[in-house]
Amino acid sequence: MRRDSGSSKDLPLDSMAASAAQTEKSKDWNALGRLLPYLWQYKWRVIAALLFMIGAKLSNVGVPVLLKHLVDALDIKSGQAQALLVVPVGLLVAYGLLRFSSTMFTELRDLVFAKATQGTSRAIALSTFEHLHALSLRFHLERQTGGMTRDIERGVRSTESLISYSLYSILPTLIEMGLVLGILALRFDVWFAVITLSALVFYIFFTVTVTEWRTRFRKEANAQESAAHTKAIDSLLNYETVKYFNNEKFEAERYDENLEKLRRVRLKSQTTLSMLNCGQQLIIGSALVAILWRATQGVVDGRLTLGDLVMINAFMIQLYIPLNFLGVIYREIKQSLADLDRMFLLMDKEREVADRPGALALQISNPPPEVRFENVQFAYDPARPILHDVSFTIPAGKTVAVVGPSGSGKSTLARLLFRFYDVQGGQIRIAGQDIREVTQTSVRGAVGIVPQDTVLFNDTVEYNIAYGQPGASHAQVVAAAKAARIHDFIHSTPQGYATRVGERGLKLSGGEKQRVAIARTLLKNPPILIFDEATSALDSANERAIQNELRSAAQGKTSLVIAHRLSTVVDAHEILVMDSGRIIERGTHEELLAEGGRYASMWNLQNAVEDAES
Ligand SMILES: Nc1ncnc2c1ncn2[C@@H]1O[C@H](COP(=O)(O)OP(=O)(O)OP(=O)(O)O)[C@@H](O)[C@H]1O
Repeated sequence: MRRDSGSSKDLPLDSMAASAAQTEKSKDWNALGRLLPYLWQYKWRVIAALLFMIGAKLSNVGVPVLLKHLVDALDIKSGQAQALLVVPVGLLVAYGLLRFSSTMFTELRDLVFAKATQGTSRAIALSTFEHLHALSLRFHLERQTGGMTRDIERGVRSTESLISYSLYSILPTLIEMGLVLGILALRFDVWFAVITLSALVFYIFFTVTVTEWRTRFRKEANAQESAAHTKAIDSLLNYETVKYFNNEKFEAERYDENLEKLRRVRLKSQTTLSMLNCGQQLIIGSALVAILWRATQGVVDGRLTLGDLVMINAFMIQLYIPLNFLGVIYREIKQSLADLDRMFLLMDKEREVADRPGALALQISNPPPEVRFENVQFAYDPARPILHDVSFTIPAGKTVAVVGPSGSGKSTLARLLFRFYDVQGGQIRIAGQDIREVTQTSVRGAVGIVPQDTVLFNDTVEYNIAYGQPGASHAQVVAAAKAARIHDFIHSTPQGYATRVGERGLKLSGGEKQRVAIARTLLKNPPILIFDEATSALDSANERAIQNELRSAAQGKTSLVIAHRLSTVVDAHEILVMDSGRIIERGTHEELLAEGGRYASMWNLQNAVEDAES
């Protein structure tokens, strides 16, 4: 069968595998290249650690040499035992000193380098965290928390293992190999060096090839582990929903599906590991036998002394031990590079909403500022426009209310004013400045929001309120709580302000959470306020009570109020009625009632329902 060439689909399998391996390699180098600048901040420590390492290896290689002299000094054949009293004492002391200095240099290396390793992984973890916070709301809505946190965790851990494996294992082993090969080649016949070197080359080739082949099982295991973790976290976060639908068994089965896949791929990984280990031992064992055979033959022929035999044997054992770990270390390094690459992938995610180069802070010379939406067009997904040509102005210090059916785009206005997304047409201006032209921090500093669904940090009530103004005093927190009418409730709980609110604030009722959110926004005290159905979780009595507080909080501020219950917005400067992303009516409460349109019928309907309820 003939095929056209050119498309990647038609590439022979070999060349596809080769190009995949090539991509893997360039990814590894890329990850290494990105790690080095972090490490290079500690260049003096790196250099000192390298010097200590060389010292340790020189001492290490010196030990078998001294051992040889010690054995030769015994000169058992001639039976001159008194020589022992003079020469070997010095050798014995030197032997002890060398052993000790090898350990001392190694410890010094670890000591000097620990700060660099820890500092590097800390810096990487911090930049990833900061980057994630800089990513858009869209990224955070789409992310899968469980899998992502695993990627970060593994990435940070891999930084430490990568540094320590290369500096503490690969480099020292290479140095030791070089020294031993040099001594063998210079002092004895070249065969010792040839056998040792060939075994090493063959060992490394075998280890690398088999490990490359095995990596796919490790990768698959990681993917399955992340998937299982993501499912478990998502399922636990939805604890209540699982209970509502009695779906514990369903959740367990879904989780177990992944666990089963994980088990299978881990078994494969274990079997291939055993194959690798056996192959490695075979190579090392054969080389050892060959070397010992040549050495004993040398002693028998009288070319080598007994001391030489002891020294060669000690060299081999010394080389053999770190070599034993080389396979594991190569695997770990490959794995660490893959993990690091996954973490750097997160770092590469583009910021959807970014500050323009040289953007200045928003200037509000005369607070509160005017807020203006001019012909705003917006879509979360280009295929589905949400806002069409929306224009309105909130004059400085006034309140504009937005009402309308669910899904008409009200909360989207709040998200755009907060610049969670950029508009696709038109402009949003605060004090005359387009919010895309100024820094996001300054815009968000000027706007306070009480959102529809409040999520709290898993900490104390005090921490959650003080979050509005980090560093706020207890008295300020209490004042804000009083203003949001939650102080009495907090005070009545056994632990007061130290009460913990549980994950996402689940230990508080919807209304209590909402009032904590109001308190922390009051504490932030920004010149622009957004209330997105801020009192929707409260009952009518509480809503009326807190409405007064909100009204007084909004005094002297520019406010956008998104409301469900129309009675809460009757005194707004202007009321906008939205439907399907368009403003279909606008005016004061009285004007809209007089118009007799959509607002008037919504008003009548709500009044009728309230009358029926009371
Ligand atoms: N992140 C998002 N990605 C895609 N579509 C979204 C996203 N957020 C909201 N939408 C869609 O945009 C539309 C407007 O949503 P918005 O939250 O602004 O409505 P709303 O008027 O505030 O509704 P409600 O009164 O129920 O809160 C809805 O149809 C919603 O499905």
